[in-house]
Amino acid sequence: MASPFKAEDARIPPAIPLPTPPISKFKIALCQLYVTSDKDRNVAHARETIEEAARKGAQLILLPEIWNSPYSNDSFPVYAEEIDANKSPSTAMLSEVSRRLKITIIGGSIPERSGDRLYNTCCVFGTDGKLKTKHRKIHLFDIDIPGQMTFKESKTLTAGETPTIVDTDVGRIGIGICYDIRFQELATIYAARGAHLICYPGAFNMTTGPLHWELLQRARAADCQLYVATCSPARDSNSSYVAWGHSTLVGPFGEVIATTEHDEAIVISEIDYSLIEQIRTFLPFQRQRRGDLYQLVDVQRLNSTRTS
Ligand SMILES: NC(=O)CC(=O)C(=O)O
Repeated sequence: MASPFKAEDARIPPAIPLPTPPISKFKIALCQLYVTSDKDRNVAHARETIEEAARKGAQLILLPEIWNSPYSNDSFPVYAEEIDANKSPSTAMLSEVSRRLKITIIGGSIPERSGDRLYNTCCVFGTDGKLKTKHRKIHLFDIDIPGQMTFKESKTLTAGETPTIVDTDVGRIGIGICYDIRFQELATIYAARGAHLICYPGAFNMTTGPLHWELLQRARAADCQLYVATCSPARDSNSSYVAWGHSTLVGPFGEVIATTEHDEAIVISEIDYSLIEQIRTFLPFQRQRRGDLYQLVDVQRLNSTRTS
């Protein structure tokens, strides 16, 4: 039977052309922070580190997943903050520092309380200090590798319901949190919506980190031909959840541009969005998909075009 789809219908709705970013070259800082059980200390330390990164010329700052609290189901309810109700000391700090230093901050993630629910939430601040958007981790980290790594975020957290892509002074950025990186459909949808960069605050661990952390970042970047940036907490071997570290920037050819080991570090590196167009011209597979054989549907965009 003939396929009802044409080859060019690779995605429904079709891909948006890459938008022209406000600037195409700038410095990003990945702040791999050491996280303690003292929230005030974590917030003050994040502020100092952001200030240092900005002094070194970074215009975009990425923080780690769960940087104001230990990464544990026992801690999430205790450290959670109400973001929408303006009762969040962590995001108040991010708002103040982004406005004062005129930088864009992808604020890693913190446990968010909303009514009787908790989320793992990333807040994005623009150069005016305003909260531009927030992303609630869509795919919760529920795994069980016997004797090695068992974690069940769904014990305390609720999954987010929407992919998040945002226009900033440093380009169009898609957001995912940690386990979200394992779902290539999300990254592909961000690429189809014109993202230049996908930021994944993440805390992989000593079991999955060595095998998958870099592999997945490079795969997302090479599949989508865009930049991928990750930021992990620094490793604390005494913690109940030991993070892998290795915050990394990957370019649109799938190449590691900058990385670090597991200690505290600020990884500063240049992003040049003109490379995206160049790579897509050299290797034009974005335009060679066989939409007559397979499809990826962006449900959110499809619904919004149907209702508008
Ligand atoms: N912590 C996570 O959300 C994900 C992770 O560690 C993994 O996928 O591995």
